[in-house]
Amino acid sequence: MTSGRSTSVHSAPICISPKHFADYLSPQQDYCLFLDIDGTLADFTLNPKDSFIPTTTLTLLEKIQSHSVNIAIVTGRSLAEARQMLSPIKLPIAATHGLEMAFDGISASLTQINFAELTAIKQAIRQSCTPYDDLLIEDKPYSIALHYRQNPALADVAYAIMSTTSKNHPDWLLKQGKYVWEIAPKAADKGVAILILLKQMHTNDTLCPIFIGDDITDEEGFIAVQDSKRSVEKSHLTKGMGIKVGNECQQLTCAHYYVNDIHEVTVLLEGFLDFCQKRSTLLPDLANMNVPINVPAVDKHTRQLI
Ligand SMILES: O=P(O)(O)OC[C@H]1O[C@H](O[C@H]2O[C@H](CO)[C@@H](O)[C@H](O)[C@H]2O)[C@H](O)[C@@H](O)[C@@H]1O
Repeated sequence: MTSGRSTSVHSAPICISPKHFADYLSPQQDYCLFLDIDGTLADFTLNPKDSFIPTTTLTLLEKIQSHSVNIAIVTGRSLAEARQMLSPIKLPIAATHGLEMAFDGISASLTQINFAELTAIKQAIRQSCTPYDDLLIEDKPYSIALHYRQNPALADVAYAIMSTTSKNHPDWLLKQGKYVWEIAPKAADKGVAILILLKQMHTNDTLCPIFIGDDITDEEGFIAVQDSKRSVEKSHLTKGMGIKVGNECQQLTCAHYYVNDIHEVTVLLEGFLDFCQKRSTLLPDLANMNVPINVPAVDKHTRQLI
């Protein structure tokens, strides 16, 4: 794990049939969604500047929001890029892996950034990349990423450049992503960002967080939502659901669930909207029934739904 935090890897996650996502949910339970962007809401492109979130997906998120479901974005993108990709809809965002936070009209940073050091890191990387036209530098306000998707044969070169540079800067961390290495301040942690956002949206102690993401940096988020013992200023959370996109390395994720690809994320979100719509019509009846709150129970050993 890139954060250095110890993360217990569970046995294989359970495959969610996205069309039947409602089967994993309970009408008596309040949910909130945390969503990653690249590889989750937006398909991959060679150049990060060409990526976009389909309008249909943005519309879907708006419809889910209209059912009073809190949605927040937790992304490695910079805040400016995340906002641009989400436009015209406005959502709370934890950008640059949680370093840049924006919610309720407030913008905040998880940590003090040493910009002089960041400039030195950027200069060193630019210099080392001069011989390699196929390496793409993504210059972000709080970090720097080096992409090798255009030429995967340069994976080792990219790693060598980034690891050598990061070793000279102990307060900065080397983060691995899909065809990318990034150097960011150590405080960058999607799990911490999710817990902060959750605290902002918390209306009661039983809100069940669902986090969907596809990359190594999303593991911190899966741990944050799934660990009911983690607390934000003594407010204990209902155990949530971590959903990994992609099943290429099932054994290497902490997420309890997975869907196969971005298309299945859309189907799952459609299923979630359907669940919200049905629940809206059911709620008056449920309120009178005093039904116990239910979250999907999973056998610790077999990882099957109980
Ligand atoms: O946390 P995320 O929202 O998943 O962002 C992670 C990184 O996503 C972007 O890079 C990835 O997508 C690019 C565009 O499809 C692709 O070219 C690259 O190979 C992927 O790693 C973004 O450029 C990074 O800044 C994010 O950290």
